[in-house]
Amino acid sequence: MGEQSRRQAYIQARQLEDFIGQAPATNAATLAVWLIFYIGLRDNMAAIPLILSGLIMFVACASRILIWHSYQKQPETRAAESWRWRYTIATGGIGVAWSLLYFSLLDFQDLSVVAPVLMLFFGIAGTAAIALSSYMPAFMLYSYPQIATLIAMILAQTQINLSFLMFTVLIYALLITLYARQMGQRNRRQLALSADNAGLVHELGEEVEQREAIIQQRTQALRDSNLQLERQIQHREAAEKAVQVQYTLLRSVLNSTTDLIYYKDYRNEDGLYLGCNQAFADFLGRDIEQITGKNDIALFGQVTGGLRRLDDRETMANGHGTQEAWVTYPDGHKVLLSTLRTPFRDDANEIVGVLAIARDITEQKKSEQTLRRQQQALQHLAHHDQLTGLPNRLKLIETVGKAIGEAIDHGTQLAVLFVDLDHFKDINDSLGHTIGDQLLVAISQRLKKSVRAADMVARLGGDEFTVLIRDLKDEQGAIEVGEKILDAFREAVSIDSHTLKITGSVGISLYPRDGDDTETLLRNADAAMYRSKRDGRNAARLYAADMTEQAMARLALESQLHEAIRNEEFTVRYQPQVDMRSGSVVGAEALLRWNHPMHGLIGPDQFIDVAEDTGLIIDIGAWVLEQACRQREAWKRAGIMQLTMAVNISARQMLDPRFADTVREKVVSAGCNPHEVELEITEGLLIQHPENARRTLQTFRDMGIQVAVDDFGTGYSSLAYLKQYPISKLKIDASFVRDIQHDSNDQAIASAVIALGRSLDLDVIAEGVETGEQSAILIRHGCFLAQGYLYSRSLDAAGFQRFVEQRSGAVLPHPIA
Ligand SMILES: Nc1nc2c(ncn2[C@@H]2O[C@@H]3COP(=O)(O)O[C@H]4[C@@H](O)[C@H](n5cnc6c(=O)[nH]c(N)nc65)O[C@@H]4COP(=O)(O)O[C@H]3[C@H]2O)c(=O)[nH]1
Repeated sequence: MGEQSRRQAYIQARQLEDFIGQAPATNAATLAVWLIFYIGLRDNMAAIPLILSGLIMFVACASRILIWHSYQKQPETRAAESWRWRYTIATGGIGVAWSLLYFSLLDFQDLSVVAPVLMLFFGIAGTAAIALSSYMPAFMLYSYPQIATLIAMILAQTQINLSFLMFTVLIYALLITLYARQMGQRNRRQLALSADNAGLVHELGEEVEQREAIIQQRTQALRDSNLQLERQIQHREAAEKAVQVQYTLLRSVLNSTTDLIYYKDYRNEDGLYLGCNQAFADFLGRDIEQITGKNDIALFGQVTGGLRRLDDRETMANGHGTQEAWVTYPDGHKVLLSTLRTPFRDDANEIVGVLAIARDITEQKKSEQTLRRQQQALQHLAHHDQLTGLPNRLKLIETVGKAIGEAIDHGTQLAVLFVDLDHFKDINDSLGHTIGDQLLVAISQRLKKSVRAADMVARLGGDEFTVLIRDLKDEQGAIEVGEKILDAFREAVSIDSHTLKITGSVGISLYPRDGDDTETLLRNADAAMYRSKRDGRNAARLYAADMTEQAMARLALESQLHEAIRNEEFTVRYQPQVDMRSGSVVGAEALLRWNHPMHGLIGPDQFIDVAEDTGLIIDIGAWVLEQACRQREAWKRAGIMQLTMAVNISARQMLDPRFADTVREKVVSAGCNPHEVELEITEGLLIQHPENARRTLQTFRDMGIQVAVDDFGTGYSSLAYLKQYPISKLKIDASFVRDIQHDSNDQAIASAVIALGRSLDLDVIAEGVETGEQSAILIRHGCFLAQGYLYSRSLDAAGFQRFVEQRSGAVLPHPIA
């Protein structure tokens, strides 16, 4: 709604309100006046107009009251124009009722009537001019019928001249009409003013409301922004707190490290220290505050400071870099610092400074050096033999590989010499490992001396050495080196109180003739070394193709021997020992046989060497002794009483520290008389291991067991050493017996042995007696005991028993001892 129409509506509403709102008062006054007037003039009134006037008055007043009542009850319809004209009609009805009341007057020529009527008219018309001025049609409908009636009644009466009254009425009517109009206009103006005021108040109200709304909005916005501000402040405070915590942490981290940390600002030329940790401050002997904000020239002077600045500039130009330098602390101690310099950037990613972390690496350097030395030592250890300091197998393999490469490049030859000490195990077993080790060291030094510096001597382990000869001219050169090595052994080695004589067996393989890789060369040299062992040791042999087969066969034999022990494939045969004068059997020599599942019966010469080398002879020998002792007891039960059971003992067995116990156990467990047991040892054992042999032989003597020296005469037998040992018998080796009838030397040796035995009060027995002639010569020289094919080959137990029984004279009624 526009402002104008809203204003108009307001005025109309207020006019209607004033117009209808006066109904109760004006009606009451109208009815009261009508009654008073009736009461006062009823005698002069005509009945019909009076009744009509009363009825119309009553209806009109009632209508106005009803209209007013409805108007009050329906505020929503108050603006409707219908109220106005309905109330106007009712008001017009009252005007008509008044007119009828005037018309009912009979004596209108009587002034006592006319006067009150006019007074009444002037009164109610004047009141109407005020009460109905807001709506002129109502005023006119109310007043003009009365005016017209009065003028008509004035004009109608003829008795007195009342024309002045008519004019009076007319003038009054004009005046109150004007007055009503004026009142109406004034009223409208006031209402308009009031409407304007109301509009202004309304606008003001709206303005105030708007302002209040704005103020509320602003207040709310202010509150929100305050809240936001508060939150921001809280966040900022929390962030600042977090930053502070971080800063404190960072500072504590920086200060907890022993590394020197500092950072400089190069946004200007100075390179001022932005900060540093306590370690750096301690290094400078200052407080952190004394460093921060200063530059290197201020802290270190023109020269050092200038150099540091140059370093920083280089870092900023080229990125991070590390430097190592010795520096001195204020207290004078020197350390090696490793300094890592890194450029750092600002928010715009511009390099603005340098961060440096310096670490004391003095100890680290030392431990690196120690580690390097340890690694070198380990490297040395990994490639060298600890005992002799010689290169070990690993180093040898590497070196031979390289040497082969060089030989290929230069078209030269190589030689690999495999050196194995003969009977070294015996020395180790008898004299102990300490002596054995010292011997190995001594031999290793001799081996090194026997070759050129460019050649290599390596120890493969145990008593095995390998020599690598480079730039070999020909095969002869290798043989010469082999000979030199054998020469190195010739002189006895003195260790503590022992004088040890040892020999070596050498096998030689040549590159490229015998192999073109390390493994083949080593394997073939090993095979050649075995050949020299088999050929009697203390020799050097060049590799030949058949040696590989032999070495393989030897390996196969070794594994078969293990199996033979497990499968009990061994058996013992017995060769009778007889008194050549009577032919009676005085003893038996137990001889080992291998009943091979495929090759049949195999003699000991085929496998004893391998059994000795591998140590299997210890178990096999113990088994033979056990069998022999049991057999001796079995024969005793069969009536063969006087008989010595001879059992061969190898050097390896003798040097076994448990051997004496083994012998005791086997003899005792078989229930055998120790005096009837004879152990045959070789002459070589007595020469090579005199100490050990003496100790063990004394033990046997104490037990009552007899000892015979086998193969006597083949070694360096001497009266001197024989006297030292508790032995009871010498066996003349078959090699002297074989040609005794033809060879005067053999006869002389045999005769000397017999004489020696006699002088030392030892029994002497000849072995390998095959002919009567040999027997006769031996008897003539004073040797009466013998064994040989002349009397019997080796027999199984039953055969032996039969052999003895056939020679009844051999069964003697009482034992020898
Ligand atoms: N040509 C010829 N030979 C004769 C004659 N009379 C006996 N023989 C052989 O000479 C060897 C005598 O044994 P040895 O000298 O102790 O020599 C033995 C001995 O050193 C060793 N041996 C045998 N059995 C054992 C044993 O149980 N333990 C040990 N450690 N060695 C044993 O094997 C070697 C050889 O034993 P065998 O082959 O049984 O050979 C035996 C025997 O059969 C003869 O008139 N003419």
